[in-house]
Amino acid sequence: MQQWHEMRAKLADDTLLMFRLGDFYEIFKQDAEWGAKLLGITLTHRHGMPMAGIPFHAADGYIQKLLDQGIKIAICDQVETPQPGKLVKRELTRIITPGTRLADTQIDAQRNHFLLALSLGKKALNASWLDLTTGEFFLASEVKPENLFAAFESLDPREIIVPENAAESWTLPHTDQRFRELYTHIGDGRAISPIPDYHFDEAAGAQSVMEALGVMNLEGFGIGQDHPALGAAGALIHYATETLCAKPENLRKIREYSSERTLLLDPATLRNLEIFKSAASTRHGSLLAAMDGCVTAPGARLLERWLCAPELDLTEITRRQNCVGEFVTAPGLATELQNLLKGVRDIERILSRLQNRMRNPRELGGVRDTLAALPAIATTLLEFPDTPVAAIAERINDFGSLSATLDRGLAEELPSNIADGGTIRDGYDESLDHTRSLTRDSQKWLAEFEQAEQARTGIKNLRIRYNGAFGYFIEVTKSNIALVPEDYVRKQTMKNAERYTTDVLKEREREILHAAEKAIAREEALFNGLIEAILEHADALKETAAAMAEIDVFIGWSTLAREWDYCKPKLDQSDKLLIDQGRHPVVEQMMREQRLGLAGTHAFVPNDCRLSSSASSEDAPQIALITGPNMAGKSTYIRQVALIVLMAQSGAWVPARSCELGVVDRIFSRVGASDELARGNSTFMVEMNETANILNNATPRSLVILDEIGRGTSTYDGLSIAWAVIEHLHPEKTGARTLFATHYHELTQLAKTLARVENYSVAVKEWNDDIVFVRQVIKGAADRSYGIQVARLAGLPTTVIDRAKTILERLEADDSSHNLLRKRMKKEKSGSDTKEEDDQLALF
Ligand SMILES: Nc1ncnc2c1ncn2[C@@H]1O[C@H](COP(=O)(O)OP(=O)(O)OP(=O)(O)O)[C@@H](O)[C@H]1O
Repeated sequence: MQQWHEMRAKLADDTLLMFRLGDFYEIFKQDAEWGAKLLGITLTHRHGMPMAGIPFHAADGYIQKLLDQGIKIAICDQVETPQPGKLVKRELTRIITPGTRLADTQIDAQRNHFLLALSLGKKALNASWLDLTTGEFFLASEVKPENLFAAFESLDPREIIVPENAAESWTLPHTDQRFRELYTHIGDGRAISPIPDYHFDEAAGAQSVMEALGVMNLEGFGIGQDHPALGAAGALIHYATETLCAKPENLRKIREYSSERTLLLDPATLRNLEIFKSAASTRHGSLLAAMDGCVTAPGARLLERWLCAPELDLTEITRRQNCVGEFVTAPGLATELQNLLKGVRDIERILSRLQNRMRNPRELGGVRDTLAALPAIATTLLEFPDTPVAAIAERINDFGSLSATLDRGLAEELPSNIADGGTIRDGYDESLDHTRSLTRDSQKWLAEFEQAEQARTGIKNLRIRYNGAFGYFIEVTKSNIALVPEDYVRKQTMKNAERYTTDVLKEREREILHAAEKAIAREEALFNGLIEAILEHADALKETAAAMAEIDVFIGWSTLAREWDYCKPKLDQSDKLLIDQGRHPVVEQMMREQRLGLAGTHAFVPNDCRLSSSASSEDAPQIALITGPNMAGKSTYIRQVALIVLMAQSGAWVPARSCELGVVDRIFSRVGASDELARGNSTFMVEMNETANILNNATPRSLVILDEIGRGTSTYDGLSIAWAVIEHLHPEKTGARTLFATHYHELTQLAKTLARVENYSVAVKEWNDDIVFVRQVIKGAADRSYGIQVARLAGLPTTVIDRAKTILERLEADDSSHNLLRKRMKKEKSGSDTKEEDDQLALF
């Protein structure tokens, strides 16, 4: 227990110590009481001390369960082969936290696992984030914290490191309200780990970052030694070192993130547009799922990274589009390549584990299989000469000699643990072959010895057995004890048997154990040699893996483009957004899924969109105001435009016949319901918060989509707010390209006074007293809401529908200013107007 006490004393109270004892991880004392409850396992007592055990081979599942509950776990392992009768050496080998887990069973293959560190400077928010499973490492400092929080939302960090003193104060009222809200939001449901403030020191941080990267300065990465976020980066290195119980070995570069270099998606927009998760919080139904045709985990992760930070750089966007184009025009080769990629393993993550001392022979098998697949991939890529695909092919390196070494060295079937033996192939190393033959001879000798002793003693069920504590012994059942010869020396008494040894057996035991130990030690040395050989090529392997991930994404996108008839959008620096026959990428796919099961459901109806910030392009207003009945398709339409822009700037092709797009700097949205209610904000408050954010931050290069602004309050308040919002979004010369869907038909009057506003509506056909949705966006305002007809379609009782109709008629006859506007619209249709109504209108 002394070993346990020493280790426990080094750990924080919130960390649970799992202590390896033979085939179990044992948990003792206060950890046992706590752990047994969290894991639902039996708590036992030995000499009054609480303890609970987890079988070593099933530990992964339990660790996962603890991590899911936000618990940190310290693993204490046996670091030498147990010898009968000798205390095994044990060491703390790692602390697993939600942000520092590495084992493939504990991480999501398709997603990054970022650990984020935050600190608040005098003028800016400083941040750094690191994915230990891949070695990606970033830092950033921003005066406007909201820009960074927008990025964090997409990064979806698994754990956040903050300075101890800040952890509490950032949630208290004296902290800037906006920052407090953003911090509380990003922390919600995530593990927050406070560490002493001095670990955030900038100068010390610069030093530890340089050490971790193995460089003399950071200039090569374009980062000054005095970058204010180096304190946060240093805190990450410190935390990673503590939890890995060693320096992270897989960090090679650090990059500066700037919100100005990517299309920013604020947290509300990420949620509203269902980019990574659907409204029901599932992957199915999200844009990510609709665009994911990847066959490898690194491809899926790259896709997610590209979608959370769409590009502003036209050269990069064009490169990606052209790569997709190459595969669109060569579908046969694309399928061939895709099949080859299926044989490739997650090299990036395997390398991270190997570099951080998680060495499993099967991972080496993964590298071997991947290297074996590379020549065929490289040869197929030669079919794309002088194209951007060929440039990717150049990043796939040749590992011929490493591949041959691994083939020669590794056995066909590999164990998951080097100590189990059988990792190294026979014939690779003479000395190992020799030791192994000794072990094999010994097994034969033991079988013969057993037979000889059975014959000598006349005990037919005499057995030679082995266990870790007592080594080899002869086991005789109690009923045969009288036949035991004198030279047998008793070793242990069991309930039904006695265990003995003899001088001959003892001598042989020494030889066998020595040979087995020697064989394992030799295998381990050879295994480490193979790992070193792999790690010598770590950078080239990473580059190759990154190139293959790109190919995977591009092939997936090309399949999508062919199957769904997407077009290659034209991007430039203009202020246009012209979409011909656009469709919603997710709804379109969902409709086909449903159609397969539900005969008669219609296909998705495409629609155009024409916008420009200056309204200089023909027929392209800055603000399109969209009216139309409930259920007509307004929300779907405005979302599809935003999604098409996002897809286009990620470099993908888009669901449209054609698309011309002047690059967008930010997409803002205020649509649909929100999940903020649980956080104590009312629907209207959330709506206004999001609207305020848009009005304060939208630039003439932004795209703004607004759905039913003002709906959450009384009609007049809502209408007035919506009216003023449009006026604000319509400044003197240019403004953000805006789609504004509304039920306030009164707003359509704005097109008369604001030059860059145009009315559109989603058409419906009337059929007797029913309506038929045609889902077509046409020019001009809608004149009615058809709310009552839609309510009937939804199954409201006839008595309610009839009563509603009567009330509506009475309201329409009522002479309120609200209805004056309505009347005015009607009159305008018939060409007349009155002064009295104009006076009323001026109120708005
Ligand atoms: N272009 C389209 N083609 C086919 N179906 C569509 C199209 N647009 C929308 N739909 C379908 O119509 C339904 C209603 O669309 P949506 O929610 O966009 O209407 P809305 O006008 O915003 O309604 P409300 O005003 O009541 O919120 C959606 O479930 C969608 O599946």
